[in-house]
Amino acid sequence: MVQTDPAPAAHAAPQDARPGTAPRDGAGLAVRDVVVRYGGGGGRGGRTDPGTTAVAGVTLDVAPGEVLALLGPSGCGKSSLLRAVAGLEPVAAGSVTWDGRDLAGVPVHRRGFGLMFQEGQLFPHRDVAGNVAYGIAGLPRAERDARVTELLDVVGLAGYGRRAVATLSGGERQRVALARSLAPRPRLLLLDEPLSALDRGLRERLALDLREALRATATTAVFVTHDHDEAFTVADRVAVMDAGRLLQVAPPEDLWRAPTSRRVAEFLGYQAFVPLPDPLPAGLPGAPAAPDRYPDPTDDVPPLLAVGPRGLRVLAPHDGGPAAPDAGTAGAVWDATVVGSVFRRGAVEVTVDVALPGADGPARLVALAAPAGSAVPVPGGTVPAPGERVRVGVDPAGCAVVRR
Ligand SMILES: Nc1ncnc2c1ncn2[C@@H]1O[C@H](COP(=O)(O)OP(=O)(O)OP(=O)(O)O)[C@@H](O)[C@H]1O
Repeated sequence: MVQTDPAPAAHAAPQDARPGTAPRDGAGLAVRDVVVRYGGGGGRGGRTDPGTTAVAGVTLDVAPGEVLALLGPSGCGKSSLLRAVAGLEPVAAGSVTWDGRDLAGVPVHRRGFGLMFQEGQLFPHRDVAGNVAYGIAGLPRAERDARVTELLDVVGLAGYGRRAVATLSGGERQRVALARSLAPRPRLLLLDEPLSALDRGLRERLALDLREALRATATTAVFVTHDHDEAFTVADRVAVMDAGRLLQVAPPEDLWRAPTSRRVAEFLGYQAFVPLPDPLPAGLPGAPAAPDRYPDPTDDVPPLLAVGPRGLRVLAPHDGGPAAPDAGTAGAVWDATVVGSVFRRGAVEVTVDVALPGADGPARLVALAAPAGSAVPVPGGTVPAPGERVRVGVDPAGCAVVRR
């Protein structure tokens, strides 16, 4: 792999109030109020079939050099939006522009965009170099060869040029497909779940490599995925979609720290939601970080504490004693019963049943058996046993405050 360029400035750009748009000068991709529909029209008996609205009015900008991930559950409209940008799907309403020029009526092959899909669909009769060179056949030979060599290096396949594609692993094939789509220097690369056919470990490695390759070539890209880890690894900004709409667009850290709704937080893997009293208890996230969101005078219901996958700690000593006097939501210390524990990713994760305030029954959550900031995995030197009563406390660093 080659050195990566520094992250583009768009990474740190402050957010515009309108989801999806960032401050910019009109360069790059602008999607405005785009609607994509399938089917529809006249039905039997004079009834009108409304069809399916896959994208229900999306507004989004991608600045030159920026990598944007479209993240959302299956069927939320990610691919439809990507296909509309590519020109593969007609836009029922709204507009797609590049550098201010409306692309309505511009066919796929004249948009200057590259496409890469889940299955790279390499040409089996060409070797690796022949596949990479496919889109740059018009270049003089020396230039073409140099570009192929450069790109094989970028995707970590230096020296693979003469290999037959049938001899490649799944991950190597996707690397070749990436090199092929980068070769013509597309002004925008559209990637639809390019890693989802690969197994988990390979996906994680390739996501990092994909990020490096896009940075190294300063490629502007829109990357569709349903995996938040992948989106966070690859993208400068992540656009969360649900039911055809954009819920939130933000750099990964901001999205994680301050999801704007419960739906976004759920989709990012936050494990529990607890009603918070007004005012917000000191020490919990949200109050100083997002004073505009909490308390919101227009909300007539209190916000929720979203407990992240590592937002709970087993408190030491876990002696089974009663919870602290400030137990409950405000103190964010709760009684729990241990279900089991496992050592994962450098920490002991204890599964606990917790009686959360305001909940009907116990919630099964994961708490780390280590005090915040400690490298020692187990408080008190032992892992609490199944059935043991413990107290768990909220680690503000692993939680967020969200609207219902
Ligand atoms: N060609 C089509 N004809 C009719 N409906 C379609 C068509 N393509 C997609 N849809 C519908 O549009 C909605 C959005 O689909 P889309 O493929 O864009 O979602 P997605 O978020 O990319 O999903 P996935 O992650 O499963 O690929 C879904 O309800 C889907 O069934």
